[in-house]
Amino acid sequence: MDTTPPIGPTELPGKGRAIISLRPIKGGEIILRDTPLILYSAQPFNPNTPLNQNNYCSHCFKTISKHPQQTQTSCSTCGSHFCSLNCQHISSTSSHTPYICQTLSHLQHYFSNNINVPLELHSQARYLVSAYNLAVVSPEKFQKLLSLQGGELGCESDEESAKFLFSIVRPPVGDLGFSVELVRALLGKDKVNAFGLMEPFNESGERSVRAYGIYGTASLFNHDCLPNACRFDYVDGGGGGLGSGDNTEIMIRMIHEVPQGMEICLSYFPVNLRYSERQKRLKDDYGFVCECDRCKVEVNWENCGGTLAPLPPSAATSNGVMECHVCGSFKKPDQMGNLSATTLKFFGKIKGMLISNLLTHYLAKYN
Ligand SMILES: C[S@@+](CC[C@H](N)C(=O)[O-])C[C@H]1O[C@@H](n2cnc3c(N)ncnc32)[C@H](O)[C@@H]1O
Repeated sequence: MDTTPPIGPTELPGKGRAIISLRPIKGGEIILRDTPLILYSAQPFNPNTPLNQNNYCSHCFKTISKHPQQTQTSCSTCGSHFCSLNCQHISSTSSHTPYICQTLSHLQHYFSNNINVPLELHSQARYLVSAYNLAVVSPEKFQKLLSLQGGELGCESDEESAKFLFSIVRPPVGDLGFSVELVRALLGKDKVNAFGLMEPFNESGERSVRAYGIYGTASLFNHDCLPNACRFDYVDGGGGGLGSGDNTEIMIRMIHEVPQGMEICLSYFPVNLRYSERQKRLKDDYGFVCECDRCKVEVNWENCGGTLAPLPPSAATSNGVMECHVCGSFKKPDQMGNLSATTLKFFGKIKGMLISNLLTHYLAKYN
């Protein structure tokens, strides 16, 4: 029997760290089960919903109402619920330390009195409390969090968020070296690496995030718009027994078989997004231009539903100009994926001209 682990880390040019297959892997094979370095609720601080009104366990995020046989319990200080005495006991030295309890209570009060603060800052505040706490309860895991990608390329709004959050989230006592710069770096780790543990679909077919988690090994998977693996979670025991029973564990499974030495990638968002939406999200949120095989094909897909194809080889003067097979628009190589509406209209109008006339016209106008 082959005892080689299925995957291992490597470095790839232009991508940083990556995960590759160490042996052939079959479709459906589980290549990773990972537990979170850090986990925090996605619920905003709501003035009408006290901190203790969650219907899930503050430690393991299991829905409490679905497990009435469990011995529910609450924190006597802030009222946070736990599905069992065991969860409450474990949380007192991990996810619900006295620091977390007091700081979340303070933030609940703050956000109730400042109702115009954008919701995104609520979850970032929760994350920051958990990250500060991690630095105290598990310096090793905190270092691992800091070693993850993210926070290198901040924009102005990231700087503003970091300043604001640094001013409202009280760090634990002791000289732990927290600063606005460190807060900004921490927020970057969250932006690039957090996975959402999802609520079930509601009656309107929508689902929201129950909690966000950052997973040390799963964070090393790069993105591909045509992924060969995907991530599952089995919150509240979903998955027909495929989960391990650990409510916050995630599982990465292969979509199809791969040979040894292939990069294993996930899609960082639903796979049905269009090319331009995917590129925008990857640039804005993850700081890179995707050059995967799917993007190389779809860069030539047009909004009209057509695709760009090169001109016949005989049109030697074409200089790489492409033509859309539906709307008849033309593009030069430097315009791929970036054609303005005016240019489209212009090419729409001149569709039907003889190709040689058209090219002369085009190149004269746009060269
Ligand atoms: C979750 S991390 C993945 C691991 C990361 N490569 C590392 O070195 O730790 C996400 C970051 O990896 C890089 N990345 C992911 N997929 C990529 C891709 N297809 N091309 C280039 N960079 C990519 C980007 O910097 C992105 O922000």
